Amino acid sequence: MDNTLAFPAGRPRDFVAIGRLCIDLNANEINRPMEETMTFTKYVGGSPANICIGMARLGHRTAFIGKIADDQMGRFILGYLRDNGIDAAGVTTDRTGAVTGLAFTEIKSPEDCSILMYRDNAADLLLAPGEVDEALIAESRVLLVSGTALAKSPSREAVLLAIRYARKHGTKVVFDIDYRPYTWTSPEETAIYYHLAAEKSDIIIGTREEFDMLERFDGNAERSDAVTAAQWFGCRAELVIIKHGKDGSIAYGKDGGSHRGAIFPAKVVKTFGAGDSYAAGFLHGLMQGWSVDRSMAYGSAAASIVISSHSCSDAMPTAEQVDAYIQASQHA
Ligand SMILES: Nc1ncnc2c1ncn2[C@@H]1O[C@H](COP(=O)(O)OP(=O)(O)OP(=O)(O)O)[C@@H](O)[C@H]1O
Ligand SMILES: O=C(O)C[C@@H](O)[C@H](O)C(=O)CO
Repeated sequence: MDNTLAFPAGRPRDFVAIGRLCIDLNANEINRPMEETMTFTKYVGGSPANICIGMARLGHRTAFIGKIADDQMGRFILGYLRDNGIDAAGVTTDRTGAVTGLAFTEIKSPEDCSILMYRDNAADLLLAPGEVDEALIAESRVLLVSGTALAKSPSREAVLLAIRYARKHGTKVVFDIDYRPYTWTSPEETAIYYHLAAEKSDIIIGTREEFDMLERFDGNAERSDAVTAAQWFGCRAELVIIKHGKDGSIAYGKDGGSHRGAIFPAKVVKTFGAGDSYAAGFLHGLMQGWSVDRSMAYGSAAASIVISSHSCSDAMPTAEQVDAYIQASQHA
């Protein structure tokens, strides 16, 4: 396959993400049901926030476009972004009394994890088109879009406008399908809005199940990864990545080639955060001009580090940590 991807050069910023900034409350007493969990540790959360933090840790010049609640949680998120060197000028504060989305994580076993979401009147979905800073997108090499931000207006329109700005300025669009069942009103609505974003994106990343949501009206009853990829090459996509949990991932290129990515060993604490750290590691590689296969390996190593840790955002590794992990795995 065509093994590298060209990103715009000479820009003051590498990466801007749009979508939710939330809080993860991860169970401290693990390997038991939530009913028996008494204490939780607070971390910044939300898939696009996690990916952006991952990119910052890997040395990229990053920014975020989103909306936080005017409360203690919102201020905690803002402080954490700033402490990680993420430009938060594009993060606005809600003034309507909306709240910060919460994700309580249940860790029953390393293989059996789930998330209990509190997202009624969540501030992140109130991001309005007028709050999307065109200049931030114009000066970035990549715009990462989280599919969950398409679930509701006005955030939905804000994301579609952000994609439009990216197209106008030649900023690469990475669409992370990021399907969360809450907030959407029907599978049909999900598929329609996912389509609107996917057909305008250069790189599309999702799990098999997420592509199934996107392809609701498109046939592919056999759930073939190759059929999925071919569909998006008819639009703008140059690269389609389909993730398969502990069975690794597969990348398809527009030239018809594909590459299967293996996993790295992990002492799994919980599996959530795998996809976000994989995305950060993978995009880091691609943006360095590395081959797709080397970038996939880097993403897999980053994922193994995060799933071996308690948090998602706070465990996002630096380049030195990923390099050391890859080296140690080669000598194991
Ligand atoms: N049990 C595991 N052991 C090692 N690596 C894993 C494991 N699970 C996932 N990974 C790595 O993480 C990548 C992404 O995982 P996955 O397909 O579960 O994404 P996801 O469903 O988006 O993750 P999340 O649970 O964060 O939503 C995989 O391609 C693989 O490299
Ligand atoms: O994406 C979310 O809203 C929650 C995440 O921060 C969470 O920890 C997770 O599921 C990561 O995949």
